Amino acid sequence: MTTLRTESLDAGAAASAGPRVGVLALQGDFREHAHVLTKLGASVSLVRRPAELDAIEGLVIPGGESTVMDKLSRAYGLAEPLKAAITAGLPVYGTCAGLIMLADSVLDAIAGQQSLGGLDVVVRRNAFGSQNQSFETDLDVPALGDAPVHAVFIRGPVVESVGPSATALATISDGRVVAVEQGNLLGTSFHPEINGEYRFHKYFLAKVRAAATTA
Ligand SMILES: NC(=O)CC[C@H](N)C(=O)O
Repeated sequence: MTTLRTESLDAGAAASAGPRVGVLALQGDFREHAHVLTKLGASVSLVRRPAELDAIEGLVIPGGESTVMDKLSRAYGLAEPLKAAITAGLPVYGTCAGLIMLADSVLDAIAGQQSLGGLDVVVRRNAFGSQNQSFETDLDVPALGDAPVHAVFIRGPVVESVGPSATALATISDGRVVAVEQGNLLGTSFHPEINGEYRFHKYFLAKVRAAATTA
């Protein structure tokens, strides 16, 4: 088993010279994302404070609980700087709760819940049922090549509608959208970070590299 050394990540002391990618570490499975990104050569740091956004070229918002991430991001003064960074073009990849945070509109939100926005989509929280209705399935994702993507759904959201600025990347067998992109933003209803499916992270790192070279 590989042990992730979050202490060194906290200190921003990643050894690699790859793209500098932050993982929002307020709540949720940020360690799993940090592990995947580190394996792919990114220079990973955990983000909990606004100033930590200055040092990164891309950000991952993990799975977890969007209601909690929303509350903590506002309590820590991160929500507004995050919105500004997204508007300024920071590449951001959100999985599950992270996709909810990136959606312009959220259905079945709790009272007062806010998202950061950026993705021109409407998502519905918990669209596939409760934790014990979690499931795995293979998805065609043409943007990632011919081999199917094995996708793990855990209380995930569905993308109920995709606005004109966003593009669907994958649908499940009943035709509902579960992966989207829009410029530098990427979102999936499922969790590639937990099952060794690295292609979404690679796809995201390509966005980060491209944005860094044009900045
Ligand atoms: N696995 C997940 O990230 C679940 C998301 C959760 N249902 C939410 O609303 O935030």
